[in-house]
Amino acid sequence: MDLTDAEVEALGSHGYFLRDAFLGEPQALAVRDAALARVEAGVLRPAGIRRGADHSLDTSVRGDHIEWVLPGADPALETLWHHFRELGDAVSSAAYLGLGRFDVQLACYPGGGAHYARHRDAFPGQSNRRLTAIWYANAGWTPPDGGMLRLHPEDPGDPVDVAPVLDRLVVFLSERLEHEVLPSHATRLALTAWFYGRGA
Ligand SMILES: O=C(O)CCC(=O)C(=O)O
Ligand SMILES: [Fe+2]
Repeated sequence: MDLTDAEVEALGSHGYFLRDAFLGEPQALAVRDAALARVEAGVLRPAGIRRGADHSLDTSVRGDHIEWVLPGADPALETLWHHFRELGDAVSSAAYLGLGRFDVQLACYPGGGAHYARHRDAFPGQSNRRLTAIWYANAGWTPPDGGMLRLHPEDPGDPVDVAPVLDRLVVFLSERLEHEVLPSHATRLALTAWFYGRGA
């Protein structure tokens, strides 16, 4: 897998790029079915933050349910996992990021206004997450479904809203880009890879 010149340029100057048709439709639908099967099997857990003496779950910051995905979990999910690995290699060589291992997470926002407040995936100077790659699995998404990813690039200008449509990939520098998930009104599925620096 290679990055286009436009993707390398966008990552350097704006901190992100988008790529549609990352897997191609037949493969994308297979991954979507596999992800939905995990959700329907009831294996995802609420990702909200535990607070207070009783450790009750606060879903006001993030309302998704998650599962960490390992290669071998399922053939279709493994295909996506390999594409993420190739993406990490391509970004490393094209953008000199020196990426090493990565984790993959399946996240489902159940609708009902579930969202994720504005945040960064990593903080500058800490040797943790360097690159975030999110792949969306929402066949038939329409604007009333909500759940747009809102990016807040550092350069002045308006935020950028990304519709979480099937087979769309968004890639950004984890330390640089603040982002949020706007309220979701339908089941919203995403698989995210977080890449760490070498040696991390
Ligand atoms: O699913 C998305 O579009 C973004 C989710 C997110 O920001 C996160 O899990 O850190
Ligand atoms: Fe995030």
